Amino acid sequence: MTPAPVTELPLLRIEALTKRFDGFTALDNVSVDIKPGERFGLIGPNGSGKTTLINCISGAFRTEPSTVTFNGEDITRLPPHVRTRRGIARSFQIPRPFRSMTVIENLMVAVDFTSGHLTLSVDDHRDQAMAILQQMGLAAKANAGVTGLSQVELRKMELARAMATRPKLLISDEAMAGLSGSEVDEVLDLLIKLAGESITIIMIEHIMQAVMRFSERIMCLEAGKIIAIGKPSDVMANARVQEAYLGT
Ligand SMILES: Nc1ncnc2c1ncn2[C@@H]1O[C@H](COP(=O)(O)OP(=O)(O)OP(=O)(O)O)[C@@H](O)[C@H]1O
Repeated sequence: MTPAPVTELPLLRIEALTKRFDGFTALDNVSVDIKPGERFGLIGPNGSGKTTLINCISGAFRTEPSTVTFNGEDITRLPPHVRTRRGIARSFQIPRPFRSMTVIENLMVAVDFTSGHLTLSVDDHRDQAMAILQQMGLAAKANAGVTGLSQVELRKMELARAMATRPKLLISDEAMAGLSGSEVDEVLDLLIKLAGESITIIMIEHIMQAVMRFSERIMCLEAGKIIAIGKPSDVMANARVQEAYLGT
């Protein structure tokens, strides 16, 4: 007997998402499925709706009547902190660490946030935070103050803070902006390593080489609409993408 085809449920499903600010439509009927473990690139010119889409996924913006389903659960009405506990984490374009704390203390706060009903000791918090710092190549900076970090270390710490919430889905919002070529490669290698450890990643990035190298699929938005989605080479070859995004 021929076995039934395996149907892989999406980790994230967005259905008919429209987001308006007063009369202005920032997202227009966007639907997309993201598979578990997928490396997904989100591109589009300035103002095309990328950050708005992330805010709708993370819960910062309400999205009704459209639905957002995560890991099989309708999370449309869940507030951001509950979505984080369900496994959605985002890093911010401009890192927002607690500046008076050390690197490891910043991570311990994030560990504490998602430890839920578990009563963890300070040592448990520290051990979990240190494990994340090791994973992110930042262990040597554990006891450093945040203000002494370089730009690339700050970006890695921002990603580490997101990772400390033990996400299934990590949304990386322009983690490489303003970094040098070799620093971009460092952060990219880190994100690829995390994806290899079964984290699903949505990467928003203007650095095209980085998105191309990272992504298994790319979606391009323009004026709140999906104008292309598919393999990176196909999306980049798309005439509308070239016109809208690359200005050619
Ligand atoms: N809270 C808000 N209130 C009103 N308009 C908003 C709000 N947030 C975003 N917009 C508008 O929605 C549109 C999409 O913005 P968004 O920030 O999602 O674009 P983006 O693709 O992330 O741009 P960028 O690449 O510059 O970060 C823009 O025209 C923006 O001005």
